Amino acid sequence: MSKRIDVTDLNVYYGNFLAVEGVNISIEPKSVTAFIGPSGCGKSTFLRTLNRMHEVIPGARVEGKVMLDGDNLYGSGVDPVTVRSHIGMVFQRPNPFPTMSIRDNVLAGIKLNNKRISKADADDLVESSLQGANLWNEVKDRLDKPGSGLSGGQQQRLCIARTIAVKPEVILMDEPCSALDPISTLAIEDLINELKNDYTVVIVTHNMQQAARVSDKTAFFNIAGTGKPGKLIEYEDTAIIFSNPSVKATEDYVSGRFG
Ligand SMILES: Nc1ncnc2c1ncn2[C@@H]1O[C@H](COP(=O)(O)OP(=O)(O)OP(=O)(O)O)[C@@H](O)[C@H]1O
Repeated sequence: MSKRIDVTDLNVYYGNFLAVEGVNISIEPKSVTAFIGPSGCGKSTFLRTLNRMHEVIPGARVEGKVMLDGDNLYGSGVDPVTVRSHIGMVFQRPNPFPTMSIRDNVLAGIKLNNKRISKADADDLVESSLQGANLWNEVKDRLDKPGSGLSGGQQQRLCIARTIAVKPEVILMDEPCSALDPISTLAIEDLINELKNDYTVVIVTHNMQQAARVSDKTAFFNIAGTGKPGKLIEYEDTAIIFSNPSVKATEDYVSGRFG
């Protein structure tokens, strides 16, 4: 289920603007990797290139290679919709389809991929996905109610259930807790810890305590100034990044001296 990601010499452009330059990184399966760094250093931009989500932005393009267990995501003939079914994404604001039932929200990705599924298999998938997102017990008696009736934290777990239902190998999360209260944040962090048993998880976070709590490895990105490209500065075990980083800029950032 879980796969490794190898990125080589990746540049990301918005039109002529080079937003992220020269990223080389290998992300292990069954691990959680955090991307941290000051605003505008390209964390979200880079994250989106890992499942070709940047392609929905006109003019956004990449140079370089992203391999999923040795398969080039940008190879000719590779369909970005298929890529996104292998590499799911959870966004900053929970975005369930508001008028759709909880059940149909979980199944939305499957339907998008035109998969035919029997009622019994759909019921099983809804239950296992909601279990996997630690939401089943809270919603099992109201599966036919709209997703918008849930709390923010529950909605975010519903979005995670929708991502899991497609059976991805990788889950990308772009600041998944930034719109949530502390209790819901802890629920998502617990869930991230469980998700790594089955998936490769990559999370962008502004919260350094969160990076320290949930991730095995941390990638620190930085930017030399406005208009300059973001770069990956240091990538190491999270414990090392937070206690004994090699680069001064990393140390300054994690100790709160800038950003
Ligand atoms: N759709 C877009 N079109 C043009 N430029 C963009 C677009 N999205 C982001 N950028 C630019 O790319 C650079 C990197 O932005 P990005 O949002 O990836 O940074 P970030 O590190 O995720 O920031 P934050 O922590 O504030 O979310 C910034 O200079 C930003 O202005």
